[in-house]
Amino acid sequence: MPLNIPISEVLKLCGEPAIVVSPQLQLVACNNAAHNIIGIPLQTSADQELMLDSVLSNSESARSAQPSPQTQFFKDKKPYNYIRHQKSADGESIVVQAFGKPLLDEQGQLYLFETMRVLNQPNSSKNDNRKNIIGQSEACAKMRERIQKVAPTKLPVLLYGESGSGKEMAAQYVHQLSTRQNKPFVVGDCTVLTEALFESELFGHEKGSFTGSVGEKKGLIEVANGGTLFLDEIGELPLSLQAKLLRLLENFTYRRVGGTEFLTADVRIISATNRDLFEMVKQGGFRQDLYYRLAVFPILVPSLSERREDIPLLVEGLLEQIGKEMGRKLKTSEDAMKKLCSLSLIGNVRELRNILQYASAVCNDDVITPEDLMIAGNGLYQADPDAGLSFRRAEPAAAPPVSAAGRSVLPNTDAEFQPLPDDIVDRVEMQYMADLVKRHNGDKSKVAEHLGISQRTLYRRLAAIKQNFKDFVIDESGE
Ligand SMILES: Nc1ncnc2c1ncn2[C@@H]1O[C@H](COP(=O)(O)OP(=O)(O)OP(=O)(O)O)[C@@H](O)[C@H]1O
Repeated sequence: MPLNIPISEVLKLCGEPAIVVSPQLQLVACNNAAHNIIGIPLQTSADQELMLDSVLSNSESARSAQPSPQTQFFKDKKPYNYIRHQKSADGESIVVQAFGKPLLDEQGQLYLFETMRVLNQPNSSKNDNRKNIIGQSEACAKMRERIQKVAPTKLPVLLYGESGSGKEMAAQYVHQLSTRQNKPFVVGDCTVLTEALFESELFGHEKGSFTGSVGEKKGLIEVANGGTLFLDEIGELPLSLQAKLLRLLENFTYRRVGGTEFLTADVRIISATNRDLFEMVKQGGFRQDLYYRLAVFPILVPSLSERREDIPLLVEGLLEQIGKEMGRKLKTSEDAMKKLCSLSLIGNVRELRNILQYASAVCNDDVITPEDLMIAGNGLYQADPDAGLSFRRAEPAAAPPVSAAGRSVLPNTDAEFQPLPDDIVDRVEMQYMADLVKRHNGDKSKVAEHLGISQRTLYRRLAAIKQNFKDFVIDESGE
């Protein structure tokens, strides 16, 4: 049985604007980023009945006669990715790309978890969600130099590097330094775009062009018009779709699905991969002609292990960003910084950010101490018993890693479901368990009762936490 983890905790740890919506299309919760940037009202107890429609009242989809993507989601339970125009917290017109995914609560009740990204950059400083590339190492300087060189041109760029190393961030930097900076930056994730839907997602479709296509729809290319289209995980694009993308890159004209008219695409294509595309070409998994079109200007995004000297700057910079989202001034103690710098391999910047995000949620007085750092691991990090404070990344497991304490978010029972990152879920669960043990003065029978699980299950889960998070101490002596 999944644990009772408050959804608000999951939201707090999500850096992007995010909301949770019930099957009745009521707004259940939102995080600070959604409030500050998009203007989603923060929940108060009197707002129990706040309907999504009223929250998005000024968006296109709310006014349209078609079922909204959110309504559709509760019918087919499929993740979605669409673009809507709405007003920001400051009343400015913004273009928002929304990503919907399933989320289950402790009773197995389905909710919608929607994250949002602002595609245009209105003038307001509040809406300025640009982030700077942090780092002064040689590897980072080399990347920055290549980005600065290529940005003013219209050349396609291929960013390659490990997962979480900062490829999307580098793509945004190219966009910001280009003459297209005030036009949209649109993300197409090739792992989310299914083969059947890819063509209509990318090129759009005319009304009634295929079963289920109710109205006409703009594709990502049209939305990105004048700006940049970032195709993430390009190595995952099936061969049949590679041919369609090649056509676009060759003549920059395309037709909507079901359309007769040729439209011109004024987009700059940036693609990214964590796979060896050239090797894929040799193995026949990626088209050579497409590879050469995309990789006109390849840029390596270095992994954190190649720029360890950047860790202190990254820690400070990331904490400043996290603190801004929460309205706090966060810092690390000297010992905590030492601990972070002494890790021999720490995954990539995403993992470092996750560690700090978690630490900021549990630390006292805005100062992160070594005890707040959850580093050992659950499939993302593994303690290296021979190396003291040194950790290495786990090899991808054949089966999904077993979480420390069950699962509050259970999308993995259905192949269509996209889970939240495991490390965030596991850390929230672990901290929640520890807080409960402390709150009940170590009385396990009360904790088990609170969670609605047997004491045997509780003992098993606590043992799993001890096993998976070796650094983490559960205080059983009470408050
Ligand atoms: N140099 C950097 N300075 C500041 N933040 C960074 C840097 N590099 C990465 N980040 C942060 O790390 C996180 C992961 O970065 P990003 O999503 O760009 O990685 P990615 O390589 O595109 O990942 P994936 O391969 O999974 O798509 C983001 O929160 C990003 O803001």
